[in-house]
Amino acid sequence: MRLFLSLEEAWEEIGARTTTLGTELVALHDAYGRRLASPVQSKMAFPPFDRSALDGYAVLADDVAGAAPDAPVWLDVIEEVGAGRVPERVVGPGQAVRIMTGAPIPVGADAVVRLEGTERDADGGRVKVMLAVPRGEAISVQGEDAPAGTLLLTPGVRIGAAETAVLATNGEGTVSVYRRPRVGILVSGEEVRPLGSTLDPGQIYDSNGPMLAALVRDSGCEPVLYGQVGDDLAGTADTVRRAAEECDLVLTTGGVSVGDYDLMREAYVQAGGELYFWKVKIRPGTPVTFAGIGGTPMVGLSGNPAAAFVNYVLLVVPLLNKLAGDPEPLHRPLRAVLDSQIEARPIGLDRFLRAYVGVKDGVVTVSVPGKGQKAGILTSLLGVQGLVRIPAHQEPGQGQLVDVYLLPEFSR
Ligand SMILES: Nc1nc2c(c(=O)[nH]1)N[C@H]1C(S)=C(S)[C@@H](COP(=O)(O)OP(=O)(O)OC[C@H]3O[C@@H](n4cnc5c(N)ncnc54)[C@H](O)[C@@H]3O)O[C@H]1N2
Ligand code: MOO
Repeated sequence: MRLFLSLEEAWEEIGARTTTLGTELVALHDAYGRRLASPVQSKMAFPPFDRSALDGYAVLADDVAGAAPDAPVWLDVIEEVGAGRVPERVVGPGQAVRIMTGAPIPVGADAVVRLEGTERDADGGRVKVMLAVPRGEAISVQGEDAPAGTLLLTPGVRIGAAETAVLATNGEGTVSVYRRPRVGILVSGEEVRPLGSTLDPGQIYDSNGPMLAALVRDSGCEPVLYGQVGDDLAGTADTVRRAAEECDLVLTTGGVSVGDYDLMREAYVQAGGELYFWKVKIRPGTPVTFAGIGGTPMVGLSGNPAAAFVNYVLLVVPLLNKLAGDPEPLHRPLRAVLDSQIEARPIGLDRFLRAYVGVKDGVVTVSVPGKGQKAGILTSLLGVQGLVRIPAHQEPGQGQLVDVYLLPEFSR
């Protein structure tokens, strides 16, 4: 087991020990938020045919070259084409086809005059054009969006609204995506009680379990709750083993420090696991532990709620990204101008402060809540968007550029 790694070393270890999950086929309407597993090429041109971008008349641009309100040009209307129909006639000199937005351009026509620049005569046989248009006017050319055979989407892309529209345009009713990681969550501590129980003196409600379930959802993954274990090593090991069998990743909280009852690492080993590292040079969340059982990674997060939150954002997010098929699983922190005075207290560990991200005079800024940053303080997490990194032995002043790690809710 490696001890006391830098955050970068921890990321490397996690990356090297984590393999991307398998794939499955899902209906496009169930694919939102999933990561694409295969490249997608356009099977046809987008759009598939030259089509009108306006309601109006398909004409020959040369015919209407001099058209104006005081110099109208009269054309014979030979056909009407609605969207979804195919024109049957060829447009020749002196002729026009009434056309709707989205309808195919008839052969012969090379421009569309918008309806507002025309007037139909009483019997509908002719149209008065009062607007000159250049060749190509209001025609969306076949393939102008993407020619057939274009690489539209690459594996690992997260399917959002734009990707869904592109996939649907390509006729993809089902798509191949990476499996959604199932994340087991187990909290420890004799003092921690599930919601609904009556608290005895010295006890508190479990907030880590519900918090992690929400973070897992923010990451687009499926939380699986294993409840709470006490100071019973065998019972904890049993639950850890079961969770590792049933899930793609196991998260535990608490029991990773040096206290007499801090048994999580031992429980991992008893469950058949291998410990990869313990402690990372970050605060809060220093005693975080990384291990694995039979290919299932496990992260032992600090018990302190805000420390567990920071452990999740910094270490679990890239791990989940890798599991879920992200080709670039590591954080890409935002650079922002520090808009707070940071208490100068170099501690030899990189500090991660809960922070509000905003925009001031067009510049991305980050500021730190006035409330405490201690690992046991929960309410200073409310309303924050990210974590500011204060590197060890540095005291960045107000106005300096700093790295901000966005919460999964804001970085999907
Ligand atoms: N002698 C030392 N003591 C501690 C050290 C150290 O280096 N030497 N490290 C401190 C640091 S840093 C942290 S972080 C904590 C980590 O402790 P554990 O991960 O073992 O967590 P616990 O002791 O079980 O709990 C810590 C704290 O959080 C509360 N807690 C735990 N689980 C929950 C939960 N599910 N919901 C809400 N609150 C929870 C628990 O009651 C404790 O107050 O260790 C320091 N100690
Ligand atoms: O490293 Mo401990 O995280 O929060 O106080």
